[in-house]
Amino acid sequence: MFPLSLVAVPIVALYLVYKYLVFPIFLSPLSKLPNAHFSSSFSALWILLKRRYEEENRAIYAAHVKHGDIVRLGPNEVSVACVDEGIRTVYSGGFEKWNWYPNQFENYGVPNMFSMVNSKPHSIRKRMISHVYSKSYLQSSPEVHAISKIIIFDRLLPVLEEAAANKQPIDVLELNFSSTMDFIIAFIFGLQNGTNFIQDISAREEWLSIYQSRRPFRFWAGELPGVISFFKKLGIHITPAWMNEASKWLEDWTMEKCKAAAASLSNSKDPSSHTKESSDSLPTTTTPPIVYIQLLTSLKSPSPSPYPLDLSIATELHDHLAAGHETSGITLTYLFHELSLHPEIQSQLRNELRTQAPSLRLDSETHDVPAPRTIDALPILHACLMETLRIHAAIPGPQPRITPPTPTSLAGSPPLTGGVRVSAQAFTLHRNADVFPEPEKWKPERWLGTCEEKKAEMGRWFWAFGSGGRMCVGSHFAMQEMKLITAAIYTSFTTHIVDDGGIEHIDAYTAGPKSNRLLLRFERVE
Ligand code: HEM
Repeated sequence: MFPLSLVAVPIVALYLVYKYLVFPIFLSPLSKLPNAHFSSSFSALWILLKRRYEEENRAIYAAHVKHGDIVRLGPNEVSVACVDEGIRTVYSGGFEKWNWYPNQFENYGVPNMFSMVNSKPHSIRKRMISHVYSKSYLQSSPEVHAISKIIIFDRLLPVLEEAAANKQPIDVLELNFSSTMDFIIAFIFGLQNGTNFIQDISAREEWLSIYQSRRPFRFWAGELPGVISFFKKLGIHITPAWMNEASKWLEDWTMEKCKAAAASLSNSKDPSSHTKESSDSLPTTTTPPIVYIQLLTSLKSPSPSPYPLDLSIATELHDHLAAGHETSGITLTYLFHELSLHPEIQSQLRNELRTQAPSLRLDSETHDVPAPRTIDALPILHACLMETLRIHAAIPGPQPRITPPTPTSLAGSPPLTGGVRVSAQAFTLHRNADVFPEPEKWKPERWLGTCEEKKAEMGRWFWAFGSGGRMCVGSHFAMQEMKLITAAIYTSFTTHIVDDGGIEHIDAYTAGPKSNRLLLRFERVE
């Protein structure tokens, strides 16, 4: 008799050769696409190494420059860099998220809007929240108005005034993280339960250092969670134990904020009437916890959820404050850097800002901020911010999705079967020289006085906040706070670079400066 293994071994070997070499290299629909690297058709090693060593955005960009709108990054992965049959199909066509999101962005072991893979629970959650983050809500909110006045006039401007008087340089990255954190936390949990990172230096340094300490290890959780578990079983820890402790510390911190918001509500007689009545009689130091109330009310209504209510609320809000402070803080930092490099644009901006009423000047008697609608309509401020979001996108990296079961063509490809990892990245879209001539240059004027057709084309390619159903829920919040902070600063100060060593972006999904700081000097302008 023939031993079974003599038959089985060659069959298994042949099957493996077919599955891992013949099919991906010659037969898969992806085999018709250009490879970013010669090994991409049979191995994911090249793209994994680019990710691990933070070279991914530039490597994908280079591949698109060489090969066109679609490239193969690995045996089961492609990247697209176009609008039609590109971001429009993938992101507005409801492709679901790749597992990379839950692997990295769940908190307390509970999904949130950002980490949810499937579109159905995601859209239910988004409907619960998006109202309070809409432009119309934010522009007319008395609570946001109260928060804005206090953060700008009682905290930020006094800190800058003192630094200017003492000729003390400021690390604006840390300061911007603080301002954006104070804004988003006050909006979510109420001003009285918020942070005052702008003035409380030790509190902010503790929080930011714990939050940022986890970044170097995110690759493993995002891309290779199975490898972490495998080595863990052997007693080897790829991610250090303190990383879990850091995450736990941050989660406990957010849970305390949730409890404080809940306590504020039980101290006020009726949370909903408290929100409505607050417009004229709002005490200057307390505001209702807007996002907390919205989520609590929506999640309480009968909908079966496998997760406890307190954790469902906390995971969501933890994500908002993380996403909210980091991206906006990075954007403001690059905006201030560019303005410091371009004093002539700074002075044009200042002339525009000084038309505002009530005035944002330091010596303003009213200590009031202009209506968000009027700040929003300032063309130079808008152009400077859009151009910063374009060339210094805070999230320049790939946003991975998965192709649906129905075969779909992308960028002229043969129909791709379900289960392929596909992504686009702002880094590449924003460097299309046909749409943004001289793409590496910061040129706010490209957003000014351009014909409507050209503006619409730039708008189609502008992807700082993503697009489609999973587009950033906080984009209007971010634009409103960033415009206000910039307007308040450049009305009264001019900025000069003291040390911008390492200002070039980290090459990652979220991309701040390599040096993790930017030192500027503030000079008061009368
Ligand atoms: C300059 C500031 C900001 C930038 C550049 C930015 C960028 C983005 C991008 C590109 C996405 C899509 C990411 C992906 O699918 O991989 C996103 C999603 C998201 N952002 Fe922002 N963001 C900013 C500010 C904020 C703020 C202030 C919040 C606060 C609530 C926020 C909360 C979120 C959430 C919750 C999502 C997930 C939305 C969903 O899945 O439906 N972001 N953001």
